[in-house]
Amino acid sequence: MPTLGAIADDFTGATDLATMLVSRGYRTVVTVGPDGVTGGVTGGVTGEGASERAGERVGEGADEGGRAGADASAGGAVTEADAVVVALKSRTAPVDEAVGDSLAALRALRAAGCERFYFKYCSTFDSTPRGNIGPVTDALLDALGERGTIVVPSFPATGRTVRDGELFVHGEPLDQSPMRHHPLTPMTDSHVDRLLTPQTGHPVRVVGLATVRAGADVLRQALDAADPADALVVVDAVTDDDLRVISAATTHLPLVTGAAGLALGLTGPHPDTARAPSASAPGDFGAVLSGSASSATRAQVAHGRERLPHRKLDLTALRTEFEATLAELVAFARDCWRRDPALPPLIYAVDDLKDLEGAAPDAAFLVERTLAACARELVAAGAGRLLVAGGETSGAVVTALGVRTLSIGAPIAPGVTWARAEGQAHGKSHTVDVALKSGNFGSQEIFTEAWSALV
Ligand SMILES: Nc1ncnc2c1ncn2[C@@H]1O[C@H](COP(=O)(O)OP(=O)(O)OP(=O)(O)O)[C@@H](O)[C@H]1O
Ligand SMILES: O=C(O)[C@@H](O)C(=O)CO
Repeated sequence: MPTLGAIADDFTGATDLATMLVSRGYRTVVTVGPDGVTGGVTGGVTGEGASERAGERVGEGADEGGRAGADASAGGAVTEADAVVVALKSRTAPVDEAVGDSLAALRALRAAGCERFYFKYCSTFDSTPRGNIGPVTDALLDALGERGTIVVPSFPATGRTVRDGELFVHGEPLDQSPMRHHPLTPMTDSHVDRLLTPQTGHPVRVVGLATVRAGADVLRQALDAADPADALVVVDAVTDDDLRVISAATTHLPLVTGAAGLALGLTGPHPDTARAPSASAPGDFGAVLSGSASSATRAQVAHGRERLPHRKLDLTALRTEFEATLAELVAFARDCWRRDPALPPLIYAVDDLKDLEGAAPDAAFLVERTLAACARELVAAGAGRLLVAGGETSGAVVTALGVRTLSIGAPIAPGVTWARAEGQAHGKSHTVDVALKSGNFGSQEIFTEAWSALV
């Protein structure tokens, strides 16, 4: 039975945390939304007990109702797991919706037996003055009858560190990093306490590195003595060891909040857990779908464009003739597979920040809708592996594919992993490998090199 329950505010964040939990010895299930935890349609266990390699594609092995055979064991998967991560698409949702979805996830996790909870948000604290990190944290604390908790976005493996409450991205203050240009959550301050204060009803405090470096006991005393006691405490962390100390000092807290780095200090009961096997085989068709405008993704798109067949989304054509333009994109991908199955086509939205200038109000939605529909059509056409760039984009794709569960497989880069996705589209079940890449994660070569991790 799971004891640790996590609520992730986007899909790439959920797989990021799940990857870390598996590496820390937790058999982990990622479910798409809260229904996956308690309903009949729920997750596949990563690691030990994961089902055998699933070779089915769309239609194969599905019954009339299109339900995957995996469903039969799905309820068991949650009960056999040590940790469950509920993937939400709440980062940029209206505040009420984000809070409602997060509370529904908490209820489902408690019903599944979880006793400790982890609210996972972005390591670059992606949010606006209205939320959603503050309102969701407040609501989770209320529901748990708790007064305060910690706030730890630091994730040194991906270059995110916090010192004196200030968040740095590869050494640059957050507000001077490319995050200041984010299309949905532009980050124009780098102090986590200042970012959080307008979002929460709790006072916000910072505990500095000196206290963390004094060790877990001292840190715990500092947290216990927090004044006021209902504070949200931003805790500095610059190294993995700092994160381990924070974890050790907060084992008593029913709720912790942070990026995936904080899970580094957790120790699960199955240290030798195996990764889930992949769904696809070498040579199966793949594609890269990128809706991200992040600087790392733009460099990856530039690299991919030199080496992969590619198409940039034409928003004007999509707005006026959606179906025909979509069909043309799918035909392009199929043609690429015919020419060279080893080269996954790259379909992308942004290669230059100018693409975002003066964007029409519907542009973000149109991009997500198009890439989601592409994913559905490509899987129906035989794609066995998809690399998706961008958290919002990943949420749209996973939803369109009817994915219910993600079983974590081979890691690609810190925070990025292949995962076996079980779902259904066009009324047929399918199992495909997906990698949900956070906008700013991954090396420049990831679009061309991620595939070699799938064996
Ligand atoms: N040309 C465009 N004009 C306006 N919005 C766009 C354009 N291209 C992409 N977008 C939108 O930008 C958003 C990018 O967010 P997404 O979460 O997918 O990527 P990201 O922010 O780089 O990733 P992460 O959240 O993992 O950091 C999406 O909603 C996408 O639809
Ligand atoms: O923490 C991160 O940076 C990522 O897991 C993320 O949240 C992706 O959107």
